[in-house]
Amino acid sequence: MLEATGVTVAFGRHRVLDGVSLSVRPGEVVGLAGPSGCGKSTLARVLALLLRPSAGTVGIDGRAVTRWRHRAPQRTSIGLIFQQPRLAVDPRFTLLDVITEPLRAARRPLERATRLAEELGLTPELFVRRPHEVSDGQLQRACVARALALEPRYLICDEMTTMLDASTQAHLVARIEAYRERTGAGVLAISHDAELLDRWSGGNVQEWQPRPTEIAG
Ligand SMILES: Nc1ncnc2c1ncn2[C@@H]1O[C@H](COP(=O)(O)OP(=O)(O)OP(=O)(O)O)[C@@H](O)[C@H]1O
Repeated sequence: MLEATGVTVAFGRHRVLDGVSLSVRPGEVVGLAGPSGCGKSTLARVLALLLRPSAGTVGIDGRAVTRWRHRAPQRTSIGLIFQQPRLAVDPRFTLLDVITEPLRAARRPLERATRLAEELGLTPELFVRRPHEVSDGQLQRACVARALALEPRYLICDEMTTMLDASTQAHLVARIEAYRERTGAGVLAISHDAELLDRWSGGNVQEWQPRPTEIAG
């Protein structure tokens, strides 16, 4: 299980998350909805071990996380797909470089990347293009392939399809569902699209309310 318990995050005097708990079991899809600014992406970053909370704990399959960011040995257990792929990739990389990045970092064979790219609907002529030479949908397909490259136990999809057309959205969700069914991975799907979340998670949706808290003093 991927589990946040009592997580608190503050930026300066603005407490964005205040003792939040959320869990995702293996094989489960959990939807997370809520208005802009209520802290969904902040929780996504905590659960992906990119941001250390000021209080609370994160556990992955029963092991408490004690190290964060690049020092976290458990970080390859979590795949994170961001809302804006252009902010999530190195602009100098080709699409194939984007997909192979985690494999290279983990010193794993790179062959898998080509198959993943094809499964995500990328044709070979796109492999050598750079982000400014492809559409948002094509770039997001590469980012989904990158997130799946190390076969994470949990996937966090943070507004993954917000800026994409309906058919690209349906294709990406179907690929992630196929991955979940094959591997038993757990999925946290964050979106403003209540209908999408409801369909994807079978009604397993948490609806957050904004709770902005200024820290006194
Ligand atoms: N690094 C940061 N420094 C300062 N404030 C931040 C930082 N990251 C996020 N915030 C603030 O934290 C709050 C929550 O942001 P977050 O991105 O988690 O919200 P969200 O619910 O994902 O919103 P959206 O649905 O618009 O993506 C916002 O007020 C945001 O401005």
